Amino acid sequence: MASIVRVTRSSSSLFAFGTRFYSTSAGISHASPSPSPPFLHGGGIRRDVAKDRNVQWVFLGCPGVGKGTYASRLSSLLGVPHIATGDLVREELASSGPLSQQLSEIVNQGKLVSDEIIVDLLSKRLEAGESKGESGFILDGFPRTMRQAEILGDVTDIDLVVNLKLPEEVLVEKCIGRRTCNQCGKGFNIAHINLKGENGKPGISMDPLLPPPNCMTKLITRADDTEEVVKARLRIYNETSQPLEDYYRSKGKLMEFDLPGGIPESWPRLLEALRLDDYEEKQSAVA
Ligand SMILES: Nc1ncnc2c1ncn2[C@@H]1O[C@H](COP(=O)(O)OP(=O)(O)O)[C@@H](O)[C@H]1O
Repeated sequence: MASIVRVTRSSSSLFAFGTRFYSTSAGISHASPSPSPPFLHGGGIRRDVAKDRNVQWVFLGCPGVGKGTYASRLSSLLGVPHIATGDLVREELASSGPLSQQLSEIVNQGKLVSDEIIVDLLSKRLEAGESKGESGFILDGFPRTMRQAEILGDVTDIDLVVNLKLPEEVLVEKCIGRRTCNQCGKGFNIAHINLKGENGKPGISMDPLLPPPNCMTKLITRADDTEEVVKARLRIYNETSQPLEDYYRSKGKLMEFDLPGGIPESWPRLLEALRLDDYEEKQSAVA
């Protein structure tokens, strides 16, 4: 069973991931901050030769920004698991286990789940993945607090933190427009975004991502994607994200990325920023 190990450090005690995750990470040396980010050395991005392991990336960004969309695409491209703590919370909710009542109250108010619960869920997910031979990860929605970031930093070495950004007006519309097919699990968005540029800021437009006809009748909306709850989540995100961004920036690991539009415009630009543009071409040539 996954364990949360309490590590006592001077006066403060930290939660830490299970022992198997510790052992996975034990041999990994910590990259030192450098002006030229260590993750962007051409050619070796999937398997970091220096560390002999797959990428360990984190996606930060407001609710609705598209962390799940881009993290999932990169996970398929790089062959590493995409682990979204929001999905872990929703799975726990759906399981009607002992935590589900408590979690549903927290999530439906747009509040954050406790660090202890979220670390436990993530720890179990990583252990299960490791036993299946998974290596590397793209984390989406974790860490959300400084405490989570410290715990993560204690047990493993994060190579890169991608901070996705969109104007606030767009985020509410995008969250409210989100839909998931309850049969195939794919995500869609019915929002038409057309934000005019002003005060030197570029406009932004995004076409809806509509489901195919066979998903159309099976679409569900997340219970926490109502306007009121989305606004609460955005407020909480804005209150908690600054220290996290500063923390990773000071380590030379933060890559800021302003999304220029929807997936067709943003995906190639993101690959370029990650120096993965020719990687995608090579992968499709091999396939
Ligand atoms: N790292 C985390 N720490 C605390 N709570 C979390 C974390 N990740 C997810 N949650 C909980 O799960 C909910 C859904 O998460 P997520 O799908 O990431 O939503 P969002 O679109 O708000 O980023 C959050 O509102 C929060 O209650």
